[in-house]
Amino acid sequence: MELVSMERKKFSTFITFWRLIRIFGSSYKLVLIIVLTAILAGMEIIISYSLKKLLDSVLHLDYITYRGLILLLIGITILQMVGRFFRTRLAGDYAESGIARLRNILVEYLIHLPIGELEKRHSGDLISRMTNDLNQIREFSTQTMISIIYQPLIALGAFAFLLTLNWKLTLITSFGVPIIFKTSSKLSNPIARYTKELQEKLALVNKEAQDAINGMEIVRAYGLKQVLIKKYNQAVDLSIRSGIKVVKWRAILLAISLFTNFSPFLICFGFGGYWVIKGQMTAGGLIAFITLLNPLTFPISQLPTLLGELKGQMAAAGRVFEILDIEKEREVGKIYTIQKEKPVIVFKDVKFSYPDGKKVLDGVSFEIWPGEKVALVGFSGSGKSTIFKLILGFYEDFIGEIELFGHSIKDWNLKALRENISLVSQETYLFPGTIEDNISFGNEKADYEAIVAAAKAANAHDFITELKDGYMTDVGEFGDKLSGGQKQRISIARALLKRAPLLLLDEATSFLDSQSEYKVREALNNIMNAGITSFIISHRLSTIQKSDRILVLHRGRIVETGSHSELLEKNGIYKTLYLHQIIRGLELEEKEVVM
Ligand SMILES: Nc1ncnc2c1ncn2[C@@H]1O[C@H](COP(=O)(O)OP(=O)(O)OP(=O)(O)O)[C@@H](O)[C@H]1O
Repeated sequence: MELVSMERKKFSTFITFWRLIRIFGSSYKLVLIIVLTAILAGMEIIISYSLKKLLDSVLHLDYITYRGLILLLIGITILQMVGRFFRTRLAGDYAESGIARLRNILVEYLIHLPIGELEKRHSGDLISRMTNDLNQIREFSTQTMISIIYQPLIALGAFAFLLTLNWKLTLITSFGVPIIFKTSSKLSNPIARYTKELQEKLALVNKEAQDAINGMEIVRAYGLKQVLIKKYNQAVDLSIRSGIKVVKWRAILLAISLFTNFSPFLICFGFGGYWVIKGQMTAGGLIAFITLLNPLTFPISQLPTLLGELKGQMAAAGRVFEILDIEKEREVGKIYTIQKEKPVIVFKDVKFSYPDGKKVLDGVSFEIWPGEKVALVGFSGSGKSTIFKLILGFYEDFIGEIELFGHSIKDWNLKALRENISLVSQETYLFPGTIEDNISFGNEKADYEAIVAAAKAANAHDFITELKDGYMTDVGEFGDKLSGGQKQRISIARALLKRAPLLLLDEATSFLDSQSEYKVREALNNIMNAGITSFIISHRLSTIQKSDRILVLHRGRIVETGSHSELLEKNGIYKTLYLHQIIRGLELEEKEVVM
């Protein structure tokens, strides 16, 4: 196993390269780019050869050959210009469409990742992989990829041609190439390592910036600007340090490049000059050889830098593939029709721990029947939201049995299951877009009348129509342009529009002003009275009293069940919750509310 992973590591640059090429697809474009590059490399060789011949013709005062060669060089230069134009366009096209394809795959992948996997990562890190790391891939596909095709082709062409001129001198001059290749390859490994480190540090910078922006209000209110700036600067410092390491190794490879550019000439002069002195070679032959040496030495001199860039870019691409290597959320499963006579939710001795090992549920059992309104209460952190996450199939590695609408959740197709569930979560998330868009996410087929009806039932219609653009009002990022109560009512409208047979409602813990509180409460009453099964994480006595049953979650188990008065009489956990204000007895009389 270890051996396999070592082998994988050894070939990681090649494997990542291959995976990229497969994602980029359009193999005909790639073939065209390679063919064009080969033709351009061939032209480069012809130009070098013609220059040598041109020199000969000048020395021999051969005007006809001279004129012919000048015309040939002009023709080839024009062809080269045209060829380069098409190759650059084609390569750009190939790179941009490849990057777009990769970005689409990534977004599609992120949407299908299990929630547990997303919760493990900071969104700043994910965004960094989709921006900074993708930029490295863009550099690879627009520049490095062309060079790694072009340079070796020129070198090979020049090598073959030089062999025909003087095979001995060619072999001696090229003797160092494998050593240069091996050394450069070894020296470029740290670049891969430090580029990966740099990309990770840039992700950290992204994360700190994102945290600062998201928490801007708290930052200002608590005077945390300096703390955040310090954290941000620390992240920037770390990224600079990694960046300097990358630059240092690049500089080393650049220095080697200069040496590798010069050394073949030195070798050539050393041996060739000696042979000329000994009369084993003509001076003209040596000059011709040296003229044609450049197309061989230049690609060799580029090798160290090129390998460094390639490995660095592949390391960044590797970070993108780390996301694509995570197993997607299960897509298989049966699509059942809902049977009214079966319980909607059944938990049988469910035990669950989060991936970090935190044990939350320790044998939870309960049943909820169609049409019931059940409240779930418990201390903060007792696992109420975790139960919702399990019902929605966000985590599947629990022990025990969870049945929804009469079937084990593990048999359900998760997408089909979720179509039968409406969720109003504690933190109301609104997408950037209009109010109408945000409500219609509940049911994209719903027409305008249905959207308005849902908004009316959610007590949102009046405030929406008072806005300048009504239903077309842009809610801003995270719905920032609306108040907490307004956002909640829009999310309730969204849930009502969905008309799913099961409603999961996580009642917000935050206090709203009395008017908003009243309006939200009324909206909740409407939703609870809509005849659907509702399971509500509740903190308000008003909601609890309207429920048919209360489940009390404590230390990972349902410890009490009954109505408000029954549970108070029991003098148990529920009463403690009530006395600790976890259940807020705050009752608003309608007359108190200024309408
Ligand atoms: N993704 C997670 N990874 C690890 N632990 C988690 C995760 N989500 C929640 N927890 C932990 O699991 C426990 C139960 O959390 P949960 O959110 O279910 O509680 P809750 O009863 O809904 O709390 P509250 O009433 O405050 O919303 C808590 O101790 C919490 O720290």
